[in-house]
Amino acid sequence: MTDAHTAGPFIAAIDQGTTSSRCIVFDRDGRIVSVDQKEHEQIFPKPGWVEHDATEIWTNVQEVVAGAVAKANITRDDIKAIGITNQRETTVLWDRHTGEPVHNAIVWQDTRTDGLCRELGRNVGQDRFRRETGLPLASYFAGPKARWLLDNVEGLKERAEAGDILFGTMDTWVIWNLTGGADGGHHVTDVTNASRTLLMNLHTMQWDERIAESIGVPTAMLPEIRSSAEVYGEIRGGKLGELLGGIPVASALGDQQAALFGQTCFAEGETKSTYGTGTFMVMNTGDKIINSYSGLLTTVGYKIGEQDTVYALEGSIAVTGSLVQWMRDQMGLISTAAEIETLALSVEDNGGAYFVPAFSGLFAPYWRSDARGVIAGLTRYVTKAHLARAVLEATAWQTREIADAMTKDSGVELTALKVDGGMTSNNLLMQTLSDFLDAPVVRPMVAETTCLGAAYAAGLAVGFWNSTDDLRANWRRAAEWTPRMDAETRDREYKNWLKAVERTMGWIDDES
Ligand SMILES: Nc1ncnc2c1ncn2[C@@H]1O[C@H](COP(=O)(O)OP(=O)(O)O)[C@@H](O)[C@H]1O
Ligand SMILES: O=P(O)(O)OC[C@H](O)CO
Repeated sequence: MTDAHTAGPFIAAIDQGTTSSRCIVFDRDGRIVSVDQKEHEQIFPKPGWVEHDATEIWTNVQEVVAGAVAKANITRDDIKAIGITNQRETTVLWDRHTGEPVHNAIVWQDTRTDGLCRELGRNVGQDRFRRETGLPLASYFAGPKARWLLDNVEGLKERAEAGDILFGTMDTWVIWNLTGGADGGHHVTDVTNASRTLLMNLHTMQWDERIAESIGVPTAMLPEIRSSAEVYGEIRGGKLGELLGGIPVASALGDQQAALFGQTCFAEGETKSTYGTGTFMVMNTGDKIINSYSGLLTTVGYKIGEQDTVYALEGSIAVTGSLVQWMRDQMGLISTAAEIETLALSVEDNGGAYFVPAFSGLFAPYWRSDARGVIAGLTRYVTKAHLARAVLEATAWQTREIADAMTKDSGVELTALKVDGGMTSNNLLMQTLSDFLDAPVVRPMVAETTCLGAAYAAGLAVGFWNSTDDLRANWRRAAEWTPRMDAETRDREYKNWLKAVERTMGWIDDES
């Protein structure tokens, strides 16, 4: 990937994602110089449970950083800073003296804390969590996952109370290890990641002692909350210390907020949607904390150093790209993710079938943990090709529901949607999305907006770029899709989709 015309210096970014970790080196124009990537194991111990081995992830992170640097054929002096972006909410607890995780990390999709959340809702009330943290009480977020670990790993509560255990989302885990680990690593997180824990007060931007107490998480184990773009420490210790010691670790952003930044959505109302394992639409709401009445999350967009916090509204969809993986790996109906498009194009429409992939319940705008997946409208006529269409349409309809909620909450009409992520290479999906939204869909030249956003924030922190205006100049359109569907068809299909969604609800009861 090395571009012979690209001259240094450079910024590197690590994206610790749900399915893989990657490192990308960027030049000053925001162009990719090199990429290295490695997948990690997805561990499914029980239905609804998803875990990652945090030690495997840290090993992979070190390998991909070394790999990207080697591919770019550069040295430590060419890299001015490194930024971090990460799958959000995934929670790991580890021993501060040995650096050993006490259990596998519990992944954001994991539903094991549903019962705990219901109990907290009954005892403390939903409203208080929404008001202080911007989030509904749901198994998606990190705080209840930490509580589950404290309750279920023998002796852990006592060790945590004695101050021997550290909590982290994946940004925290990676930064602590990068900056020295048990030998003085920095235990920090940024405001965007902290805003996904159910433990941070959105108004003070600090841990909320009372909420932490009600969830049952001792604040002594929580990292210091910092901005998204500042120097947290330097690479130190281990193999990476030898190779890249001294490079400032200068940004941390949850991956969806990083994509917002990488898409240069710096103005209030600008919106992006990222299509990966799940899909996440995020709107910049400037200095306004907008309370959602339509099932969206109120969250932090980013905070650059000492500058004011920028807030955001988010619509999170748990299952989109992972439904394509499911068709491939569990059903064997396709052999590669890209084949879903070929199969779907072999028929004109969905043949009357609608697929609502409520595998982890339904996230936005419903937040129903009692929902489970449904394929509705089946007849003898339906083939696997119709199902392939229904799979792609599921992603597009879920986006439409979020877009409607955003317009209701913010009063801003969606005039165009900036997209990125692995699924955006699917042209049929992008056209369907534009049809269902009745709005243009645009994809930038650098589709790796997540890493780019982390690189931009790190570059701003060390003065590699001076301002967000420098960054805007790097955004270039690569592709655009415009609506082709007539309003009558769209409305009819949307009604059918909503009927199918209703059929997912109430499948899980308290006993199950
Ligand atoms: N051509 C395609 N059509 C539909 N889905 C795709 C296609 N290519 C990749 N995907 C899906 O996109 C996801 C990978 O995208 P990526 O942005 O790398 O995800 P993540 O960052 O969540 O790991 C996978 O779930 C895969 O099934
Ligand atoms: O790693 P991704 O791209 O699947 O993103 C996961 C999200 O951050 C979960 O909130």
